[in-house]
Amino acid sequence: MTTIAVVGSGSWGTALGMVLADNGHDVRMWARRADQIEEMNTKKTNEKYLPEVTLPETMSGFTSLEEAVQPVEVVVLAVPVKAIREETKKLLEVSNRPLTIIHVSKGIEPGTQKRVSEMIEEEANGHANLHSVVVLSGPSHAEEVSRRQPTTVTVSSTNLESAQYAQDLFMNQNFRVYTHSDLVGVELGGALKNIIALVCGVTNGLGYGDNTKAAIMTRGLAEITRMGVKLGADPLTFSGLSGLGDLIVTCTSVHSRNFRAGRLIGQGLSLDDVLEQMGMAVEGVRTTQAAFEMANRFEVEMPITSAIYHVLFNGIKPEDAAGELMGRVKKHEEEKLTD
Ligand SMILES: NC(=O)C1=CN([C@@H]2O[C@H](COP(=O)(O)OP(=O)(O)OC[C@H]3O[C@@H](n4cnc5c(N)ncnc54)[C@H](O)[C@@H]3O)[C@@H](O)[C@H]2O)C=CC1
Ligand SMILES: O=C(CO)COP(=O)(O)O
Repeated sequence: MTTIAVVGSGSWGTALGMVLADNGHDVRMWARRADQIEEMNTKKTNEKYLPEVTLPETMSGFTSLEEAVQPVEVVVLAVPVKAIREETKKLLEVSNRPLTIIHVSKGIEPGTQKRVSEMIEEEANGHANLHSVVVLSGPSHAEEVSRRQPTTVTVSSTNLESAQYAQDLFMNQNFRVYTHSDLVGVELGGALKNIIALVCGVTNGLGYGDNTKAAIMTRGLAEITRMGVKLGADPLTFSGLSGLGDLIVTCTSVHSRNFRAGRLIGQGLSLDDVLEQMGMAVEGVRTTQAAFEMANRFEVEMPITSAIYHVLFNGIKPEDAAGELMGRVKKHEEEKLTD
């Protein structure tokens, strides 16, 4: 039995806390809202984020980060990417032990174009309390994980032992965990697929069908792979759970927030109205901005990312963006990925 803190009690943090509790671990959930923690402790529910799910008895909630984190050496960091730096800093301040941070967030930071593990390392800045950083990623909607439906994910770290440690903590009969050595590829796949899911949602909102969705998913995977290879990832990683696997689930599931947000945009709602209506993390929006910057910086062709960027931030109509994508100059499908 290991004592583990989960920082962030939204849908994903709560579902992963349940997996850990099912495995016999003592799970200490942290959230900012006192009423949410009260509900988790007394009613054993988290209705806003995981309706109709009962939390295990061995999961307890804390509003004090210090109290949640003090006894632990491993933390699951489950906040939106925009909160990663702030929470990492606070976490390392209140902890007095060397921490293994298992992050589960999928996105890239606009402005810096950093992956989440890079943001954590940067905030730690050689802090003695950071032992290692692991990413957990793959096709895994919280709604299904919390109902103990068979799910597979990947963990990766520059420290293989830490990845194996995370694998042992999470692995059970319903939650199968693979290790992977390509940290860059695993993080990029999880982040960039959110952009493609947004676009699939937009095409759905425009009334287009499965041909269009398959086209966006396939050509989306091509541009994710192109960027990944440019940044040193193994192209094969993008055919794995954190690449193709997560792309499939996010572009086709009713649970996907990115898909649903995209659909509303395709139906003509403004980005602000969509984000207000969603009320949950829609990571693909900020990651579109970051990926657009990366495409320019590294001179990587990412036409789908560019199209959704102009829809989200430059007022281009979705149907006009679709027309532009279809009207691009003719191409050969196969391409050489290495320079
Ligand atoms: N929901 C899912 O099925 C999955 C989500 N993820 C990733 O997990 C990450 C978190 O997503 P969800 O849990 O789904 O989001 P959510 O919207 O359900 O919950 C986010 C939680 O973070 C808290 N939060 C927001 N800003 C914060 C801040 N500045 N400081 C501290 N806490 C803050 C919110 O109060 C909320 O409790 C995202 O990067 C997402 O891509 C990954 C796999 C599956
Ligand atoms: O990453 C996810 C599933 O693997 C969750 O996707 P959404 O954030 O679009 O709901």
